[in-house]
Order: sequence, then structure tokens, then C-alpha cells
Amino acid sequence: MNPHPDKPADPRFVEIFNLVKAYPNPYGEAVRVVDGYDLVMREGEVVSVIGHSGCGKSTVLTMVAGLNEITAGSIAVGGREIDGPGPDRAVVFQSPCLLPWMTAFQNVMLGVDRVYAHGTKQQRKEIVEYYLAAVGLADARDKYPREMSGGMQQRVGIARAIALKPRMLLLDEPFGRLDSLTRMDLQDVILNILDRERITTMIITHDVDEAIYMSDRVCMMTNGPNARVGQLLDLPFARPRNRAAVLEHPLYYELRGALVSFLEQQDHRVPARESAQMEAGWDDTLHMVEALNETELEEEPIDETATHTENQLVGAGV
Ligand SMILES: Nc1ncnc2c1ncn2[C@@H]1O[C@H](COP(=O)(O)OP(=O)(O)OP(=O)(O)O)[C@@H](O)[C@H]1O
Repeated sequence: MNPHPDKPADPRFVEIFNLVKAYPNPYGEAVRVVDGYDLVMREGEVVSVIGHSGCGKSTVLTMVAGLNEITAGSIAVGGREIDGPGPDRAVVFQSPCLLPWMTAFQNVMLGVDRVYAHGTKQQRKEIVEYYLAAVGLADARDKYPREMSGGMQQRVGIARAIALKPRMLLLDEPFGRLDSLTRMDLQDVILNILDRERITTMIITHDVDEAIYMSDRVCMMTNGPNARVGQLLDLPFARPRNRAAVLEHPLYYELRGALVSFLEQQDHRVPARESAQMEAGWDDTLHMVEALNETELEEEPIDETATHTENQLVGAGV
């Protein structure tokens, strides 16, 4: 599903190939936290990454951001292999890290000054005001972080990231510290911006419902060490998203069940063959493929095309 059918999207805008990250353990040995992570993202696509705590989600995201050195493999964005951070990629972390002595306006202007160095002062001011308005902070532009709630601060962080006009947005549990109402509000703020600006986006989340509501595809990571993509799940919901329509969609609970079941399976980590036999008892094709994928985890690389095809089957039921 192309969320923006007006313009042809680059089907391989992001290419992550055989990505590996090893960190030293306390004995100085290199442990491969992430090992053989493969993912291709279409331009404008929103992909959520879910997986158990500590599996390596942030490690993947920070490598894509260019903030964390790659041990092996490659990441290309817009046809260029990355070798560090760049203005084409913006990151929003759980905590927005605003400069406390600067107002909302000044915090956003900080990046805009750098990226639009050749624009006039008036142009830069308009850009900042536009994005503060987009996140619902037009009236709070002169507030300092201490005068703002956590949700407002995160809005500033989002405005700051989007105002840089990145080609890719990387969100690392951006709503993790917010209450559920603010969280829903900000999900819609981001979705509205993404629909307008067509930014390819990777979102890390622990929240299955958030993953389903926000993204076009969900990437499920296996547990670490040696974590990689376990499964990819296509979501059949149209854009712009409508929360009620998503929740009432006939496939919603089936898709949710597929995500929860994957996570539970990772929780228990039953031996792969045994797990496949268990799953084969279910007459649901989706679960059958989950089981087969699980058997491949031990030795063979995941065939992304195969899982994708299965997921398209799920979507075809719409
Ligand atoms: N700089 C580091 N040095 C050594 N080990 C690290 C480092 N950063 C992360 N790790 C380890 O790598 C593993 C993956 O960490 P990461 O933060 O990527 O996981 P995560 O899936 O994002 O976790 P969470 O969902 O809890 O945020 C963890 O075991 C973590 O302890």
C-alpha cells in the first residue's frame, strides 16, 4: 500500500543489509546484540519496530541515525550509504532534551539556523512558527521548558526534528513517558505531519496498539543476543488514519493477535522445531508462517520476501 499515491515512491529508500552490532561484555568479549538485521523501507513508509526490552531496537535506530558505529553490514538512505549522522535524518528520543535556557521558539530555531543558513531571518522565523503551530504550540512559543508539561516539551522536540526537513525520521519511544491521552494526541500530531510531508519513518515502541495505529508495517525483532527481524507484518489501514476506523476494522484483532503471539513466543523461546509443531496445529495460515519463520531463526537468514508475501495475503482479506 502506497500511503501517498500522488508521487511514485522509491521502493528501496532505506536499505539495511546484514546489520551487526557487537558490544563488549564485562569480560571484554564482543557480544553480537544485533546480528543479520535486514530491512528495506519504501519512501514515505512508516515502520514500527517492536520487540522485547533489551533486544536491540534502539541499537538499530541509533545505527540508522549514524550515532552508533556499525560493526558489520550496511545502511543506505536515499541511495547513499550512511557513515555518520546527517541532516537527512532526524531523531526524537523519549526525552526531548531541550536547552533549558531557551524558549520553545529558540529551541526549534537552533536547528533551523543551521539547516537553513542561507534563508533570511524572516524565512527562518516563519519555518519555526509553522512547525510550532503544526504541533499545536503556536501560543506557547515563548515558554521555557520548565514552564511546559512533558507532552508540550515533546511537541517542541517533534517540531525541532521536523523543521529540519529530514528525509527520514527516527522516533525512539517518543511517547514512552507520556500519559495515554497525551500519547494519543501526539500520535495524531505526528501522523498529520507525516501525511503532509511524506517522511520515511521508523518508530520504536513497546505498545502493540500504537504500532498498529501509526505504521504501514510492523517489524518484529527476535530476542537478543543475535537479534534480527523475526517477521514483518503489513497493515491494511488507509491514510490518513482514523482511530475509530482502525479499531473497528475486521482485521484489527487478528493483526493484534499476530503481534502479541510473536512476542509471547519470544518470551518463552521454546525450541524452534517444537514451536513449529505447536503452531502447525492451528489452522490459521498466518500462525503457520510465524512458526516456519521461527524455525529459520537458528541458522538461515530470514527471507523478507517470503514473510512479506504472507503479510500481503493477510492484507488481501480487506
Ligand atoms: N553501549 C553499550 N555497551 C554495551 N552494551 C550495550 C550498550 N548499549 C546497549 N547495550 C546492550 O545491548 C542490548 C540492546 O540494547 P538496546 O537499548 O538497543 O535494546 P532495546 O530493545 O532498545 O531496549 P529497550 O526496549 O529496553 O529500550 C542490551 O542488552 C543492552 O544492555
